[in-house]
Amino acid sequence: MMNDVYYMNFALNLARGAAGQTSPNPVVGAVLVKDNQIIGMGAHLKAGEPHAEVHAIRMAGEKVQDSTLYVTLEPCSHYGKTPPCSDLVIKSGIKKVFVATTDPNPRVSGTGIERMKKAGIEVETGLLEEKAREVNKVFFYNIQTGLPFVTLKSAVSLDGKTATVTGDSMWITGEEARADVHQFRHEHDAILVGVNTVITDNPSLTTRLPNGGKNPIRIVLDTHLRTPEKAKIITDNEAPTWIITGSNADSDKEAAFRNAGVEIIKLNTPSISIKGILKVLAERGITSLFVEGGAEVHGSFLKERAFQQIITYIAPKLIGGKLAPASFGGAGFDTMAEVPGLHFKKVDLIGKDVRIIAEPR
Ligand SMILES: Nc1c(/N=C/[C@H](O)[C@H](O)[C@H](O)COP(=O)(O)O)[nH]c(=O)[nH]c1=O
Repeated sequence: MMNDVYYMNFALNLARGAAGQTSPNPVVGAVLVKDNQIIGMGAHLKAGEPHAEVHAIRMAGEKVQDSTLYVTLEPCSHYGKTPPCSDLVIKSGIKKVFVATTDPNPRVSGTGIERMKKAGIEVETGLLEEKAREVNKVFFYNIQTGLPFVTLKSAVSLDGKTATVTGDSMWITGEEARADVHQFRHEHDAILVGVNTVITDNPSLTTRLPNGGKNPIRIVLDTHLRTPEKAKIITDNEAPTWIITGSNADSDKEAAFRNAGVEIIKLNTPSISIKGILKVLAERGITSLFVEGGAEVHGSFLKERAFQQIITYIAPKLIGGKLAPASFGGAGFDTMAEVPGLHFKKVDLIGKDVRIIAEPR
C-alpha cells in the first residue's frame, strides 16, 4: 500500500524532470491514483502547452472518475494559454486532491482550491510543501518580486583562488564539476559574465549537456564596450548575446556589434548598477540569471546583496599567492557586521570537488 507521501514525491520528480523547459511558467507534476494504482501522470513541459493535470487526466481516461489527484502546485483557476485546470478537475469527477503548495501569485492564490472545494471535492494542502516550494523557488521569487532569481557561481581552489598569480585557471575543478555547471546553465534563462572574463577566457557560455539542453541568453556587463569583436559569444551564433554598456560607450563599435546580430543595451547612466540591470532584464522577460563572474562582477552583486543563491565548487588544490585572484573582488566590506550571512543549503561531492549551494539568511 503506497502512501500519500510516495505519490506526491513521484509528482515532484515528474515536475523536476522538466526543469529548464517551462520558463516563465513553474514546473508542475501530477499523479492520479485509484484503488492504490497509478492511473495517470503528467508534467507541464513547456509554457503554452497543457498543464500537468491535463496530461494526467488524459492518460487516465474514464478511470479518472472518483480518483485521487496529487499535484505539486495549486491547479490554476484563470484562463492563461490553456483553460483553468481546477474546472477540468471538477468536470473529471476526481473525488480528492492533494495540493503540495498554493499558487504564489497573490491574485490567484487559493482560488483554484476554493473552486474545487465548492464543487464538493475533498482538498488537502501542504503535503511536502517545503519540497514543492524548493522546486519552484525561481518561479516563486520572480512572481513575488518581478525580478530575476540570481544565482552566483564560482569555482575555487581550497584556498579560495580562481586562478594563479599569472592568471592560469585551466583547470581548477575537474570534469564532473565543470559538466555539473551546464545543468544550471540549462535551468536559467540567462547567463552573465563581465567583459574581463570574455577577454581572458573567451567562453562560449553555451549549455553542453550529454543530451543537449537549452542555451541561456548570454549577457556581458561591459561599461565601455571592450568586448573583442572576434569573441566566441559574438561570432559563434550559438545563442543570443546581449551586451550591457554605460551611456558613454563607443557608438561606432555598437554598430559593428549590431550588424553581428548582438543586442546592445545602452544604459542612460555612465556606470552599471546591478539593481538597475536586473530591472532592465526583468522587463525583457528574464526570470532567472546565472552569474559566472568574474571577481569584479561577483563583487558588485555581493555589495548590492543582489543574489538569491550561491553555488561554489571547491577543488582539492592549493594555489597560494598573495596576488592570485579570489572569487569576490570589488571593494568588499570593512567590518564583519556588514558581511551578509548565508546558510549552507546543500553540500555534495561532485567528482573530486565539493559543491556548496548557499542562500542568504
Ligand atoms: N577555470 C574554471 C572555470 N572557469 C570558468 C570560466 O570563467 C568560463 O566560464 C569558462 O571558461 C566557461 O567556458 P565555456 O562557456 O564552457 O566555453 N569554471 C569552472 O567551473 N572550473 C574551472 O576550473
